[in-house]
Amino acid sequence: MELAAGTHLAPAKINLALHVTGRRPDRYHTLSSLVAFATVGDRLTLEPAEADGFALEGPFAATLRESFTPGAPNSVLEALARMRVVARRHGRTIAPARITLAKHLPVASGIGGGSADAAALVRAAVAACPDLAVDFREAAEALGADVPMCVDCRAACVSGIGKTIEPVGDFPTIPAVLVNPGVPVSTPAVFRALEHRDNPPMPELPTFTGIHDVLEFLHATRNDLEPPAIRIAPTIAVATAALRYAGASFARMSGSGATVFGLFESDGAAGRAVGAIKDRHPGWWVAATSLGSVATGGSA
Ligand SMILES: C[C@](O)(CO)[C@H](O)COP(=O)(O)OP(=O)(O)OC[C@H]1O[C@@H](n2ccc(N)nc2=O)[C@H](O)[C@@H]1O
Ligand SMILES: Nc1ncnc2c1ncn2[C@@H]1O[C@H](COP(=O)(O)OP(=O)(O)OP(=O)(O)O)[C@@H](O)[C@H]1O
Repeated sequence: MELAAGTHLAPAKINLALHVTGRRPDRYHTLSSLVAFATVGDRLTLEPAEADGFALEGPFAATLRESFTPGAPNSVLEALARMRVVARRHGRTIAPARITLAKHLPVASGIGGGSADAAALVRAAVAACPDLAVDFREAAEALGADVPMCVDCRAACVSGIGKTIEPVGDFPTIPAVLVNPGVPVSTPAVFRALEHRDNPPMPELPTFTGIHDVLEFLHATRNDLEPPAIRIAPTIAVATAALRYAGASFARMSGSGATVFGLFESDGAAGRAVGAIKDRHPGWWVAATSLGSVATGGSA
């Protein structure tokens, strides 16, 4: 079988709220999180080929290359290897492919870049072989806590260590701005720096009829990883303040940082904020987007 050819979007994952509720004996933390997906992301292009090939391009290709350590392969190649194991178990073979990853998302930045890329590969396998979807998705769980939610790219309430995912059907599409101040933050380091690991979960989700319900809900929630991340990288607080100063109705860090998101009343207001923040902080990554559920169909 051939992976679904074409260009697949790998949208950024945003934790709108993230409560750390405990720690399991295997030292993984249990979470209660509201996640949404952005219209900005990496792009994974798959083409049939005689032999496997992998190329990196895009604004963060060099940063990603430098971040690789021996024994920790690119998440896309790790995903391909795992999907091949599943296919083989069912007597199928995934044909060689030329893979090009256009890296548009900052690396190690709390918006699930590596997970989104791996998930895009998983979707290509599911599209090529829908009868193996359940097995491909199950194998995706071993690729990282964020990978399963990135396969569907739907706004969701997430619990457990990130793998219990309840889609939020009525989540609105919200104009937003993402800001990364250019400091990579290690997820394990932020979890280690956490002071309280047994916090209450998020309140029950209301019915969302628009951005105002979302704002009201978010004001009653937290990102428990934000204080330890700010201790490691104090610029995160500067980035959040910049979003508020530029008119965001709400601003907070995503995941383990350092990317922060701001929610806006309109696309116009978000676009103006991007200009204002870029003028003051030319070295930062600043992107206008919208948050919600994202359709991820491949294009041939
Ligand atoms: C912080 C979040 O981004 C929130 O969505 C995720 O929970 C992290 O997801 P991820 O980057 O896919 O995480 P993984 O690659 O599975 O784990 C990286 C490291 O983060 C810590 N980790 C991660 C997830 C979790 N629920 N508890 C943890 O303690 C562990 O030290 C783990 O070794
Ligand atoms: N395709 C990939 N894109 C980004 N990072 C990757 C990829 N493959 C492997 N990695 C490694 O994973 C590490 C974490 O990068 P990533 O961008 O996924 O973090 P993140 O945005 O903090 O994710 P999360 O929100 O899931 O914690 C990096 O140090 C990098 O070397």
